[in-house]
Amino acid sequence: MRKPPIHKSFFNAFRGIFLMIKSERNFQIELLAFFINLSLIFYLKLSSIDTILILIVSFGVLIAEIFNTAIEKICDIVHPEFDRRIGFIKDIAAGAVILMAIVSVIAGILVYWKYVFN
Ligand SMILES: Nc1ncnc2c1ncn2[C@@H]1O[C@H](COP(=O)(O)OP(=O)(O)OP(=O)(O)O)[C@@H](O)[C@H]1O
Repeated sequence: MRKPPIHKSFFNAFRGIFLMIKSERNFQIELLAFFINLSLIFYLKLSSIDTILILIVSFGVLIAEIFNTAIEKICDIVHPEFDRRIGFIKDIAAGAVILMAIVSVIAGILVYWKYVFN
């Protein structure tokens, strides 16, 4: 298959993000959390290192959600019927999102604590 031009590849990738925003409720909530973090970065005037930390964990949750959704969609296409193995795959993919969310909450508490209580 012929490779699409670079601008088309970018367009497809951004369309993917738009599709996530349009159709995935969890992604919408995580995006809201991302924008709240973005506001706090400016409002609390976070240092560069703290800003990078918050951005990495916030994007980490969004990226994990995208992969989780991709795995769910593949499962639904390849094997739409109920199957314990599909349940296992979907559960561990969801587990990755939860782990990333836990890390981001811990990082958020540790970073914001300094600015709010000092
Ligand atoms: N085909 C299947 N066979 C067995 N169990 C399934 C199947 N489809 C879904 N499940 C179970 O239901 C759960 C939810 O799956 P679903 O595809 O509805 O994802 P979702 O509700 O979008 O979840 P998430 O909140 O992780 O995005 C899975 O984690 C799995 O335990």
